[in-house]
Amino acid sequence: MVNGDTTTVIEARGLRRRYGPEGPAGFEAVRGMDFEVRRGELFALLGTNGAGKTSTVELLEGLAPPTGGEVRVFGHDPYRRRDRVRPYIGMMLQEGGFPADLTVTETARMWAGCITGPRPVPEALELVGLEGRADVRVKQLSGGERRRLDLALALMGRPGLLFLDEPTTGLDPEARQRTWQLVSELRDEGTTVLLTTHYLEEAEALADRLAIMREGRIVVSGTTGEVLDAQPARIRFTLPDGVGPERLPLSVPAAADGQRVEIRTRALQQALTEVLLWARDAGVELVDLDARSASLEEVFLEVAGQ
Ligand SMILES: Nc1ncnc2c1ncn2[C@@H]1O[C@H](COP(=O)(O)OP(=O)(O)OP(=O)(O)O)[C@@H](O)[C@H]1O
Repeated sequence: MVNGDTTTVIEARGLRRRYGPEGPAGFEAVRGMDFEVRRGELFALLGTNGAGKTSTVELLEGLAPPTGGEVRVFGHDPYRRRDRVRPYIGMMLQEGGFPADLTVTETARMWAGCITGPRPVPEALELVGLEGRADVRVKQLSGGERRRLDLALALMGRPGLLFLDEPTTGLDPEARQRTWQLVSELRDEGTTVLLTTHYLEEAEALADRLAIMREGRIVVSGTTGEVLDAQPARIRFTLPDGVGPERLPLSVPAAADGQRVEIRTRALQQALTEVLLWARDAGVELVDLDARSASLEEVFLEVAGQ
């Protein structure tokens, strides 16, 4: 473990979490996770339902002890040394669970009362666009507004490390964009963020680094660029009638379904150049030409559901 290393905010080594007893009566949701999150970066944890994201995040937040391995947050065990870690983290859980009869302002004030040096309540509500709903009871908020209140409370203590567990679930597209903007700004100001999400475009838009989990383990990780580069790019087009796929240059291995051709390549620029030069020299017009790098969604489908 790197202790006192100020550039590493979260460090997990061989992290495990079992629910219930050893053996078939229990279930190991986290099965040896190794990763670190550096100061000021946004790290996204992705995975299908039940992959173990929330189980992992709860260990990082100090809500439960690991059954194996170690985790350090700001150099401390977040479960045993909660006192050293809690003041510096903000948590947005999947279910906030606040008293439904209090108003938004009352809830925020109650929360602020538990924090040293909190943001002023109006400032926290304005950050998430809830200033117009300050006197509304929590039970009258929409699902998306409740998520935004959860976020306002997580930000109340100006945390150096922010845990966002599916922060935009239930938000309409405008509120989602606004949340992305806010999260980007917080990161730009130096806040370290650990995000779990089901929205791959959210991870693509926000994450500096990401990890995809499957059955309690990390199966792919790296910067968004590294993860995308590991997957082949794709070129697609349709050949005109009378021009068979066998006439394509042999240097680009292509799969054809009738006149429709698909080329998968790790050297997109080179393959595309060859195809275009061939088409020009042969006087062939490629219909519906489409060339693109792999998307995070393709990588996810490839590795998460195996
Ligand atoms: N308290 C518990 N007791 C037993 N099993 C549990 C408990 N909590 C979670 N699990 C199991 O652990 C596995 C991982 O759950 P977890 O909630 O961490 O997944 P997740 O990746 O966050 O999923 P989602 O995307 O649906 O939120 C699931 O199979 C779940 O059923």
